Amino acid sequence: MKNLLTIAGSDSSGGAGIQADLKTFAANGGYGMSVITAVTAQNTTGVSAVHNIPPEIVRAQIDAVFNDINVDGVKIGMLSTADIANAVADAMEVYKPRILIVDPVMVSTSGSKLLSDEAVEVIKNRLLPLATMVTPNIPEAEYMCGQEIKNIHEMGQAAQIIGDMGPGYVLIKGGHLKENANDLLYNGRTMTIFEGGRIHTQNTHGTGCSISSAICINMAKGMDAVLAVGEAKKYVKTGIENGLSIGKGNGPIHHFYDLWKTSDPNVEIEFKCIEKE
Ligand SMILES: Nc1ncnc2c1ncn2[C@@H]1O[C@H](COP(=O)(O)OP(=O)(O)OP(=O)(O)O)[C@@H](O)[C@H]1O
Ligand SMILES: Cc1ncc(CO)c(N)n1
Repeated sequence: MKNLLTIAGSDSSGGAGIQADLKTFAANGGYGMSVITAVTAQNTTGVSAVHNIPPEIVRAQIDAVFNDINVDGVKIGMLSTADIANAVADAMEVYKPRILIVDPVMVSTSGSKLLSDEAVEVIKNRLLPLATMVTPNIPEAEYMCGQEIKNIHEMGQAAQIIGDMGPGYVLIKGGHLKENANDLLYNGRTMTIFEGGRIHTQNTHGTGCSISSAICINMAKGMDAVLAVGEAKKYVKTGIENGLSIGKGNGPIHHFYDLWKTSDPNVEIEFKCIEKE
């Protein structure tokens, strides 16, 4: 079993952030560990408060894990402030994980800002050069490269600009496109497009967190980047298709559909209890 670490924010409603990452690791057969950078008071309609964890406590959590346990892959999500981002970068420079997936989380599905502008600079200057892969969505990629993205051609241009910042791979996620959900992977030389039909649902809370965690465990298992992204996209697609209509806003994806094989709460599962003397 692979040991995976997520360094990210907590989502009280359980659909995104640390909670999505741990569910994704578990659903894909991994052992999940977590370093919490911020606690968000959040539900399916938005983020109402954020409490940032002191950078030295973020660093202490990372040290506690790495000093004891072999870490096969790290996924980084919400970093909130430049101080937290610097603390994480300091630690990554020391521990140099073999697989490091950086999801430059800036805004929640519901539209709340989760990262300061100064923290974006730390991600660009310090974390991207260490990253195996960076996984921006379209608004994040636009912010990072300073260009508007309206189609697959402009996704490719943005991937090249972000690729020059130093990561091994850039995956630009197309969940914010209108007509499809195509993602684009760039490795510094070639582009691979993952075609995905758009599923019409509002239950997409946590798609971005989940795909980056699925890529992390897939690459830790030894898959190459193209296979890891393809399998992760299938996993998230199943989760969206069977998304959970809980709450009044964007419900979460179903992280365990393939394990439980039903999202219908009316399906009763029979248990037989055998009592032994
Ligand atoms: N409605 C949809 N139908 C099909 N695939 C989708 C849909 N929405 C998102 N995806 C897929 O989910 C993955 C995550 O993409 P997305 O652009 O939504 O990330 P994100 O904006 O970072 O997510 P989050 O909402 O968690 O912040 C991508 O593979 C994307 O193509
Ligand atoms: C804590 C957290 N991380 C990431 C996201 C991105 O969806 C979110 N909504 N909340």
